[in-house]
Amino acid sequence: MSTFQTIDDLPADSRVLVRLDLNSPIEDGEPQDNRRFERHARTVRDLADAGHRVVLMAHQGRPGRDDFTSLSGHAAVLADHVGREVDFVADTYGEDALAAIEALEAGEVLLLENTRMCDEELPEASPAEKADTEFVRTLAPLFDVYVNDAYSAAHRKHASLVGFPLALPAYAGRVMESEYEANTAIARKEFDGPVTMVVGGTKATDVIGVMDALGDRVDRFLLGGVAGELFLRAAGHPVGRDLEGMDLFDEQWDVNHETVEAILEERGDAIRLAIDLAYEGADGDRAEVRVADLDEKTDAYLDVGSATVADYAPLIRESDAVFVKGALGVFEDERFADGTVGVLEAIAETDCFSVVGGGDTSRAIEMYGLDEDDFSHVSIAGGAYIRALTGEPLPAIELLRRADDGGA
Ligand SMILES: Nc1ncnc2c1ncn2[C@@H]1O[C@H](COP(=O)(O)OP(=O)(O)O)[C@@H](O)[C@H]1O
Ligand SMILES: O=C(OP(=O)(O)O)[C@H](O)COP(=O)(O)O
Repeated sequence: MSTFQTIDDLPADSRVLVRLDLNSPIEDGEPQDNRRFERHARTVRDLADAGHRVVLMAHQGRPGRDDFTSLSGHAAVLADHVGREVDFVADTYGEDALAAIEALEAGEVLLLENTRMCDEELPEASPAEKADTEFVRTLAPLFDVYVNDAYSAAHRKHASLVGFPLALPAYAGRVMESEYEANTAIARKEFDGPVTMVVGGTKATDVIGVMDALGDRVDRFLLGGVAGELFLRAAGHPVGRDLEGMDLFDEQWDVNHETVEAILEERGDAIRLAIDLAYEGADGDRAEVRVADLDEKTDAYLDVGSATVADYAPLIRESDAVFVKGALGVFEDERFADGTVGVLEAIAETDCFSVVGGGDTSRAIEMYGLDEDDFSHVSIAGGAYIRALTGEPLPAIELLRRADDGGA
């Protein structure tokens, strides 16, 4: 028996409320196509083909961040992948949303506005508190069932993820099933040789706590991105802080510096830090500086340098397993892709077991002509997948499992 009830178990002609994760890179206000659309499209298509009325919820960015936008552009990208029209209503649970939901016919698909535009979505709270919000209490009665397909957001205790499964019978979508199975199997795997984790990206808070919880399961961590700079700061270098107008380092330093210092103290031998960093030189080209030569941070560091790539690549080649969470630099800009691509190429060249995770990071595979088949698993989840490696339960998934056991 499956761990979850799945969309194959739905009663016929259901009114289905589905949580997807369409959180995507935004360029010029538009969502950039990525694996999340392609993978979730299968769930949406299967539900619509079965004749259900399908209402989709998803989030984009966080209030205050540049990538916090409406989902109007997401509907068109998703429609291309589903091969069906996806209507959009610029409302979460107000009159316009309710009217659009009521008007839906069998087999039609409607995307609601960014769940994070609803004040009750974000503050993390218990499922019972989230189920008691206006948001959940208003929408739930319009549906027969709730489907969670957002594995990659399952580490968040937000209303759309943990509130609805208490209010409606809850099912797992196709992505939820496949990512759960893959990541649970990976978490149980034993490896004979060294296990390496490449840690980068911008969400340092997500990865640093997990690095601590992974303990001896990972033999060495190769760092870059924002987390890498925070570790360099803890090691006494003048980096890992915000320059004017930046909002990447100082807050995450305040939250994490004790953990970072403790990890360095207890597992310093397992931590490999950048020995050089890349930035935009005066002529607009990529320039590099050795970390040991830095007296102060005057530039934004946008990648690890070439000496760091040369240091990390052999360590990857001799690994039995490599897990990647987060890019080592701003790979979307070709000048700053060397770290991320260098690491991915080293993985692709070897036959180690490998997982590349993260909605943003996994895009580097197709952007730079790498072959997805050279990696054991490319996950559309970032924070959720590395948390799964610790064996720690993900709150939104626990609620689906409980539903399978006969309700919470
Ligand atoms: N030094 C850096 N400064 C700013 N952004 C960075 C840096 N290094 C990596 N990034 C960005 O991190 C993003 C991926 O990080 P994150 O959102 O944490 O991971 P994911 O979505 O893949 O789980 C990439 O889009 C990349 O541009
Ligand atoms: O993109 C996501 O996570 P990821 O960057 O860890 O892959 C999820 O949509 C969660 O988004 P959040 O980290 O803003 O809560």
